[in-house]
Amino acid sequence: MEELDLTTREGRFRHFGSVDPIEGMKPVEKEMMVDLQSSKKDFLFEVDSVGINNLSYPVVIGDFQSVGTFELATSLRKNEKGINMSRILESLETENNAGVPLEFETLQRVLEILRARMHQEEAEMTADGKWYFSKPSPHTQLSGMAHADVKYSMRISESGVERKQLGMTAMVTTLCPCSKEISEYSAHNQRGYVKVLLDIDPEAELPEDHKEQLYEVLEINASSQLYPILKRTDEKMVTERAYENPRFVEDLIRLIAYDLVELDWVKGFELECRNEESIHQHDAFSRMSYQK
Ligand SMILES: Nc1nc2c(ncn2[C@@H]2O[C@H](COP(=O)(O)OP(=O)(O)OP(=O)(O)O)[C@@H](O)[C@H]2O)c(=O)[nH]1
Repeated sequence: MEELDLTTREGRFRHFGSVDPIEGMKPVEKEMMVDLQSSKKDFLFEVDSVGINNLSYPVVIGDFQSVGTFELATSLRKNEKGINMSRILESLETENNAGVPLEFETLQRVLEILRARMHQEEAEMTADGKWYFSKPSPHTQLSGMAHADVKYSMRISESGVERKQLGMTAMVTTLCPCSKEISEYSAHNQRGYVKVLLDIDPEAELPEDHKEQLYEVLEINASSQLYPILKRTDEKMVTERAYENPRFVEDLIRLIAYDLVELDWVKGFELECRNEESIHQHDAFSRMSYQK
């Protein structure tokens, strides 16, 4: 048996079963390799979207770095077998500067590069991430880090932006109007989730503080709001505020919808409110969509 030197990594690898690569028949030079993806014939259908998803990638949202989850894709013509997927990551890398800024101008630049490098008619991207921001408590004004989930989605074609969407999920407090009405004292209340997906008018000027505006619309219509730091004076304030503003999921969705209709950069929206009921094991929800 071959004497192995276990003081070297190679020796240890062989000791544990590693073997030499075989002398293969297939080319090792890129120029000699078949580019199957680029083959052309009648492949029966064109494809709306082909690409990668569930991609974890560093992003910058507002003032902070965060982690984004991306889907990037292009369309594919009927006479082409596939796309060269490595170019997707190459396109995203062009805007990576300690993370890709999650905002529409950057996403559009990436998509234009992607569409051009892939020689396809359309390119699209959806990216989700957690937006962190500083939020002061209502009475003592002590700031702590709060967060909401945001989603940026865009599809472009030769003729420009085909889809521009901004999504957000915010947490709120809701206090049950029915419970308040029928009980001698107290009322059940819970943490609610408000989720919205806005269709944005690509022609409209998007305000710089669009995330802040949207967050305010989602939380201000609830019974009360959530804060990272609450001293006793703050806690009294949010408790009483919730009692003063009871909301069913139906109330909350309609109040938010009214404010969204007022935003002139919003073309339409899908909206959902969900309460993690504190008197049930199930949740209560309301959902609606609206096009202006
Ligand atoms: N089209 C396609 N590619 C896949 C699939 N699964 C994996 N791949 C990718 O195939 C890729 C090969 O990269 P390509 O971009 O075609 O490589 P290439 O042809 O050397 O790249 P270019 O020089 O840009 O043309 C790898 O990045 C894999 O991720 C699939 O289902 N379809």
